[in-house]
Amino acid sequence: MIKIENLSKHYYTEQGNIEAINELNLEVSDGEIFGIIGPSGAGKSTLIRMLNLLEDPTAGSIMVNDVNLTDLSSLNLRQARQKIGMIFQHFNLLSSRTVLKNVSFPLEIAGVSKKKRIKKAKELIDLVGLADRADHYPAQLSGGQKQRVGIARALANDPDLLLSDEATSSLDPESTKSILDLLAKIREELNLTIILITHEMGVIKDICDRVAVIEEGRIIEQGSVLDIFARPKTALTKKFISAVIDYNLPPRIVKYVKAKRPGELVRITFVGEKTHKPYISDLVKHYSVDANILYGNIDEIQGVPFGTLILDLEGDLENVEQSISYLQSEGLNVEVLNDV
Ligand SMILES: Nc1ncnc2c1ncn2[C@@H]1O[C@H](COP(=O)(O)OP(=O)(O)OP(=O)(O)O)[C@@H](O)[C@H]1O
Repeated sequence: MIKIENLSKHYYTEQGNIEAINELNLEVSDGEIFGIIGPSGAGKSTLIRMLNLLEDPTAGSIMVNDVNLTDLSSLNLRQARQKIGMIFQHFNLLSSRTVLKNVSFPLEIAGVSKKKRIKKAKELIDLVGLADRADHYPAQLSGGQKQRVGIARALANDPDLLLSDEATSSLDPESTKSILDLLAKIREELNLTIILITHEMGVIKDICDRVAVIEEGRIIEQGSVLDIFARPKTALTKKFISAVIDYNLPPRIVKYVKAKRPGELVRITFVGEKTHKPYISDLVKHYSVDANILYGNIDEIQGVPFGTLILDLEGDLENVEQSISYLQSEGLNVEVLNDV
């Protein structure tokens, strides 16, 4: 378990005091993949770098498995760090070393014998699917392959926690997907906890269990990925989600909506088993309301169906209002599109 309490980082510069992280609190459970998303300058890198004390906090504590990292002597901190792996946007591989030697490098530093470290490095190279590239140099690898090496290297000391600093930001979509699949696989196989920072909601959607949205050094919203997608509260979260799930109505629908009386057009967000219930036929049968589907999409988050529908509800205003209440009472997120 990782418990961050009242964590702050202030940079004192000639231009003034920059409050990069402000009294931030966060808990991450063992085996979780936890995403932290925020815009540029929100404090993501500062936060993740503090989690292994690459950056010293100005105040607050970081407990990893009941050990407060900020209290450790430098020797104990070095040992604690071995149990925290990290992968980077630009891979940070040693260009003069082969894949095998890059992966075995942390073991060399930890004083592991040559035989043992070669055995371990080979196992990890196998795990990340690069068995046929062990003798290649980084320059001979694609971006996705370099990140696989970065992941294997980060796992060399059998960490409990893996930190990922924008690990897929410089990869194409296909390599991004294969790296995210690999992270999900190693979480399962090694029961790792993964904390990742990203500015891409697609990454959060694809592999995270929970997410925190960070702005100006503070968490403005957090929860399970499904909840955050289904019920985003802040404008920033909605903006991130709209990059993945298109909430923006096509112009022809905006025009149509504007011409309608308010209250007759609704956006419904469905999650999970709710997608299987016949709500629309219920409206027609029990509320004498015609429901015309104008727009919609259905996706999947963590294997759970998730979707939005925009309905044009036609009928007496009273019936329309009752049908909206019915949908809400069924736990659906219903938004009346008065203002598009
Ligand atoms: N070493 C430093 N000295 C002074 N200010 C810094 C330093 N590092 C970061 N900052 C400032 O702290 C704030 C947070 O920066 P940080 O790099 O953590 O944000 P970020 O969310 O990771 O941004 P990006 O997505 O652009 O990398 C910014 O205002 C940044 O300018």
